[in-house]
Amino acid sequence: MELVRGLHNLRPRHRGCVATIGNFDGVHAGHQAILARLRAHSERLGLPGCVVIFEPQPREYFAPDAAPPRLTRLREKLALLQAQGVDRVLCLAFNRRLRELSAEQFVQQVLIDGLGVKHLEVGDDFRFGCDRSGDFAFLQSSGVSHGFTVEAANTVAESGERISSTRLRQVLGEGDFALAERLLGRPFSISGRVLHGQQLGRTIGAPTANVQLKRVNPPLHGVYRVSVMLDGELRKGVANIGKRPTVAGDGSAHLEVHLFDFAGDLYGRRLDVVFHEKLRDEQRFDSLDALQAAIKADFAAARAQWGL
Ligand SMILES: Cc1cc2nc3c(=O)[nH]c(=O)nc-3n(C[C@H](O)[C@H](O)[C@H](O)COP(=O)(O)O)c2cc1C
Ligand SMILES: Nc1ncnc2c1ncn2[C@@H]1O[C@H](COP(=O)(O)OP(=O)(O)OP(=O)(O)O)[C@@H](O)[C@H]1O
Repeated sequence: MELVRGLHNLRPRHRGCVATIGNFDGVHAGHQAILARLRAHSERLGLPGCVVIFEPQPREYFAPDAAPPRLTRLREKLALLQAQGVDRVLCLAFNRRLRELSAEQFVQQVLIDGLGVKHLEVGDDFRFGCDRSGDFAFLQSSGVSHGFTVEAANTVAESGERISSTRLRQVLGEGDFALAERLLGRPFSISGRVLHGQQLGRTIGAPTANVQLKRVNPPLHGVYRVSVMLDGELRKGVANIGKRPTVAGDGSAHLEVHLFDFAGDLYGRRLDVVFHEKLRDEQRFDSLDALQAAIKADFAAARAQWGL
């Protein structure tokens, strides 16, 4: 899969493709249905399938502090899109210039001049352009004049409710990991590289791997029962996602994972942490002793659930 960052990096050889546009945060089952349609049209026309995404996502640009948490950081999203058979991703910086493009300008500059789109696949509720003025009807009439076809994919629902990134954030917030798995078509996980921590964990009997979140607001907070595949073996453990109020952290959220019965070195490795169950909220304890006792109880609860 090829990643093109910004319109200015598109070359003449990139012209001629089938495309879809959106945030694709989480690459959930609704997105996967759109991507399956994209693949079908790509094969039919013998053209590469291209996904246009934005970084930051529009709501993160408009309201950085009020934006919803991310289900997938860019790297995770790209890996999932690749696994869905996407040939190319055009990642556009969402900035003032982009937000001010009218729907017509967006079609002309991105879809026609940039990508030479022959077929566009969108969800039935898709809107774009300055003030979200572009919609499916607008795209269809643009298609007629510019020579591309447009298809609105049917809504994918679960239990009668549309699958969306917003719904997934709610479901994860409620700790319903079984439902999250149905909406995602895979278990929910967060992946990242293991960084060096403050080495305090081992002194309180809880050595942890610190998974880098790159200051992105995660959709989960608290203590969870988790698992990680390591060198072909399923390792079971617990994780804390939070700001570690007891030890006065750096103000940003951390993901720390303790794997049971494991003593290997994980520094620098990339872990994909799968979440199974919420055990409790993160708390501010009055002492390290109290924190240590709580973590010990978390370990016992998780071990019991895992049957260890
Ligand atoms: C299972 C588990 C539960 C945790 N719960 C809390 C908590 O409720 N409150 C808190 O401030 N920190 C909590 N922590 C984070 C610890 O403060 C942190 O792991 C410890 O400070 C070690 O940090 P270090 O690995 O950077 O040295 C928890 C960690 C684990 C592994
Ligand atoms: N359940 C679904 N069924 C069909 N199409 C969908 C579904 N969810 C999203 N899409 C389509 O996939 C594309 C990308 O969607 P996008 O990530 O922007 O929205 P979303 O998943 O609904 O998230 P949000 O909850 O933030 O609105 C859009 O064309 C959208 O209409």
